[in-house]
Amino acid sequence: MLNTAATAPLLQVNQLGKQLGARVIFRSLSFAWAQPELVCVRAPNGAGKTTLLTMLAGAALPDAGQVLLQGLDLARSREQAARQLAFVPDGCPIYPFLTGREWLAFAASVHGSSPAASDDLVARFQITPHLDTRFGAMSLGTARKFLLASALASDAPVLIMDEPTNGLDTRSLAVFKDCLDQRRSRGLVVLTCHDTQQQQLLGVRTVELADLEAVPA
Ligand SMILES: Nc1ncnc2c1ncn2[C@@H]1O[C@H](COP(=O)(O)OP(=O)(O)OP(=O)(O)O)[C@@H](O)[C@H]1O
Repeated sequence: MLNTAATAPLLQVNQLGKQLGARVIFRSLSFAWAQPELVCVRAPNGAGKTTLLTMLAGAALPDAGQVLLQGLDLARSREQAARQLAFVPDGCPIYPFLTGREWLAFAASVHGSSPAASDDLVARFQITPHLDTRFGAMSLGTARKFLLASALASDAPVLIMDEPTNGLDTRSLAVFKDCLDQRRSRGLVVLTCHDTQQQQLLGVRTVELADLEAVPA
């Protein structure tokens, strides 16, 4: 989990640049989140939240700049840095032939999660009956619960979650909130969520993407 001896910020971004097609999404984005907390990045549709979170998680490369996790450069020390984080991407970009059980085993092998933590979340999200269902045959809501369970079971100090509450039923939302409450003093959680009521319910600190972009690089 959190390396309390480490002095480097949990997550730091230096002069990040990204262009998609003809559009410059980020010119030179720099910021740091040093302490354990829950942060919700807010911006209008199409502003670049998914693009940012994908780069923070190392799932997409920036055109310029660095992402550092506890001082580890995500591009240069890729494996070591990537083990510092768990990522719930938008949608469900998982091989359709994998079962829920196979996905959880893979995620646990990356993060060294305890089987007990994973089993507990599977039970609480009520996805036990789907453990041997392939992702291609799951509803999106069920598939998302497997992604949430694998990330929340991990001991990674940084969690990055794109729209984690999308499609969650009321009971699962309560489980998710409970999990975040347990993590808020132990690590950094960066998420997006369009619903202001859910932002309040989860008790996140909201950060406007436009304000991050306004910080001089
Ligand atoms: N492959 C691509 N080529 C060109 N433009 C792209 C490409 N992928 C995304 N974009 C554009 O990049 C911008 C940022 O997209 P992104 O998905 O990061 O926004 P977002 O803030 O997450 O939006 P939403 O709130 O709708 O999820 C959008 O304007 C989108 O149209």
